[in-house]
Amino acid sequence: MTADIIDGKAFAAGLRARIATEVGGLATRGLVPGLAVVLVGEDPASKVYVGSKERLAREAGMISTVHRLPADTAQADLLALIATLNADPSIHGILVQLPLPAGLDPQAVVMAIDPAKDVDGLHPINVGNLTIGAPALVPCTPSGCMMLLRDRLGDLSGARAVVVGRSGLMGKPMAQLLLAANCTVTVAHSRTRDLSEVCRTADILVAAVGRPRMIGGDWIRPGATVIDVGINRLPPEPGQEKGRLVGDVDFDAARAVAAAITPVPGGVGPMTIACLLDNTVEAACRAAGLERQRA
Ligand SMILES: Nc1nc(=O)c2c([nH]1)NC[C@@H]1CN(c3ccc(C(=O)N[C@@H](CCC(=O)O)C(=O)O)cc3)C=[N+]21
Repeated sequence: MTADIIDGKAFAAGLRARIATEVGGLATRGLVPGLAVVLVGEDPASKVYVGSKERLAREAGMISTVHRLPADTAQADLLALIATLNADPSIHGILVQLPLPAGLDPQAVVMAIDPAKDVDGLHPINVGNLTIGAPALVPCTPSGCMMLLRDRLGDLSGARAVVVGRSGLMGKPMAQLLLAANCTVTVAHSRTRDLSEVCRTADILVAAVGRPRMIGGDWIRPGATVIDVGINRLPPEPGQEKGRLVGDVDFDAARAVAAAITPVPGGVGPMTIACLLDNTVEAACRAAGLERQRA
C-alpha cells in the first residue's frame, strides 16, 4: 500500500480563504477581529512562526499586532502587557508564544490571559470547558488535526485512536477531542511500556512527541491514518545552512503501511495557524454577541 498524502497546506489555504470571506462580512457590521501575539526572546523557530501568524492574520483581513520583548523581560512586565491587551477592546485574541525563556513562569502567564481572549485554549477555564464538553476555545494544533481527520474519515465513532505525547498544548486536548468524537482513546508517552505495540493497535495514530522519525513503519497498523504533529529540524548536511524538517514519524516507511499520512512540512503546521485565525474570529464574535457567519 502507498498511503495517500493528506495535504494540510491546501486544506489550510481553503480554510483561510473562508475565514477571510467571513471577516469581510463582519467588517461591514463594524467588527474587525484583532489578534495580538507576544514573543519573548529570540528563538529562531518561534520568530518564523510568529511572522507567519502576523502575515496570515493580515491577509485574512484581521488586525494583527506582534509584541516583541527581550529574553530578560521581567515576569511583572510581561503580566502588565497582558493586562493591557486584556483591556484593549480592539484585541480579541492573545497568544503568548511558547516556550518562554527560562525565568518566566508559563503557567502564571497563561492564567493572566482573559479566558475569552485565550485563542491558544490553554487557560484552565478553556481546558475545563473542553473537558466537560462546554463551549471552549480549543488549542489550535489539535483542532487542525481533527479537521484533517474528519475530512478524510468522516465519522470517527468507534475508531481506536492512539495519541503519542501528553502535552497541554497538544496531546491532552487531542485526546479530549477524539473522545468527544467517540473514539476509543489511548494516550501514550515516553514511559509507555511496549510503545510500538500500543501504536500498532491504532486506526488513528497521532504523533506529538518531538523526536525526529521515532515512529517506524512497523509501529503502524496497515491501513491506519497517521497524523504527524512533530516539527523537528535535523542537523544541517555538510555544505547546507539549515537542516531539513522532519516529523515524529519515519515518513517513507510509514507511507508503505498506512492508508493516509500528513507530511512535514505541509501537514499539520499550516492548519495550526488557520485554526488560530478561526479561534480569533470565534472570540471576536462572542465578544460582540454576533453569530458566526462561516463561509
Ligand atoms: N503559544 C503557542 N501556541 C502555538 O500554537 C505554538 C507555540 N506557542 N509555540 C510553537 C508551536 C509550533 N507552532 C507551529 C505553527 C505553524 C507551523 C507551520 O506553519 N509549519 C509549516 C512550515 C514550517 C517551517 O518551514 O519552518 C509546515 O509544517 O508546513 C509550525 C509550528 C505553533 N506553536
